[in-house]
Amino acid sequence: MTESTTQPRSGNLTVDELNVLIDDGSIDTVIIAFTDMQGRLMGKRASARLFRDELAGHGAECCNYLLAVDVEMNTVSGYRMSSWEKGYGDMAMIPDLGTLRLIPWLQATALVMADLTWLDEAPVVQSPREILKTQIARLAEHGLVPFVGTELEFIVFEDTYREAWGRNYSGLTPASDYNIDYALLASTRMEPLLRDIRNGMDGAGMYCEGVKGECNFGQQEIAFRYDRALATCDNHAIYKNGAKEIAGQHGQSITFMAKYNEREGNSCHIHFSVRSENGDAVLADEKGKHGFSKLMEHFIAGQLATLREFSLFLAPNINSYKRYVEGSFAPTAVAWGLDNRTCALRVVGHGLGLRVENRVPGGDVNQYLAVAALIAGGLHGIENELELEPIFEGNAYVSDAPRVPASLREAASLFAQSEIAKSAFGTDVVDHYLNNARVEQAAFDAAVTDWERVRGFERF
Ligand SMILES: NC(=O)CC[C@H](N)C(=O)O
Repeated sequence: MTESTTQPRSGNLTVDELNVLIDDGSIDTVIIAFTDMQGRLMGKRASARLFRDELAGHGAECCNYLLAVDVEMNTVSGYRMSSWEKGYGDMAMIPDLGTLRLIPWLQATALVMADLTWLDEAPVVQSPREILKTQIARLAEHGLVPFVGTELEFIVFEDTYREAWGRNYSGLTPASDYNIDYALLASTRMEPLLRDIRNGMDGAGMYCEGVKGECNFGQQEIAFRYDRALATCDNHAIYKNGAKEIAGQHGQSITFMAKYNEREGNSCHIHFSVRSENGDAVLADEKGKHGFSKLMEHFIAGQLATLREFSLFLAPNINSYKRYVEGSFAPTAVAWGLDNRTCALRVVGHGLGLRVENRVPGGDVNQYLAVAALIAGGLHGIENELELEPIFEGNAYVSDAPRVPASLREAASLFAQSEIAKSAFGTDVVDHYLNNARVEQAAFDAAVTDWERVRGFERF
């Protein structure tokens, strides 16, 4: 662990550096981006000159329905902030210039992340980035700064995205034919793609640590160094989008869906710690039980206490809940342990690096919402000085610990009843994301799936 994570790195651009690149013709396009409810990068490409002359200061407009459509961009009812009745007007994307960076895998392109505001400059409170910033500000009132690392897994296929779509995603060819956990030989086959992703992200300002094979066929995980929570979440969005773009350039496709098939799913473990404003370790205490400070005990206890009711922010889709299978390395038990991969919360590290790995999120998570939930959960524990339950030792899959919710329906119902969610996030946010869950659940309930046809076409 080094302090370098908070320093600007290669690929990060200052406005002055961007100006030089615009003048010498190396940058002609700037992407202004934000993430929608699904965690997808949305936004506009602007001419670099217009960005410099106008948009960098004033921002650009986009339709406010981008925070109120379903996955397929259908307009759906039930959102207070955006509807046909309200005329689906604009909101503003205000660039956060500290996030400006080169995008080396796209020609002559830079990217900046934006905050969403209404045209009167009030923040759009339902925006995932805003939700996270609000929780970071709450934590700052306690003199604490959150640090986060997200570990996305994905599966590589030989088919292009358009071929995969054309085949209804059936009969695709994964990039390996067997379990490739830590396997170097089989992963070499994917290395041209993986190397371009790693080097591309490095050039976009991320500290890429490495890549390893995972258990499913064609499954990989690229690791990035932890950073301040907001920086990690921005990087996560850019990486996910960029990795798909680079896969497209290789004539391949990758998926981050939580459970692509009945084998191992794609996780997005979130490593989470806090430090004091001066950068000191506050979670570790050599004299405390397990080497934990009281703050660490409250922090874990709060996350355990809220894990079930905040699951909607950790596992936002129907498919997310298919991952929680006994013996799959995806958690089913709401328990904590020291370096115990059967528990939802796995505590690892020492000193400044002492942290909680939350193993619940899948690759489909909206990282801003998940990290907001982890902060809100930790704060619940700190503010109420919650006692930490005893460590879990052994196989938590077969324990009687409370269970991770089994379905989106259960998670939405727990979230709806959560007083802690209402006071931490506010009813505008809670109602908004409950409506998203309702829309997704209704779409699934209305769908007739291939499983039902295989099950019943002849045999029923
Ligand atoms: N590296 C691992 O622990 C595997 C995690 C597993 N793929 C999951 O979905 O949770």
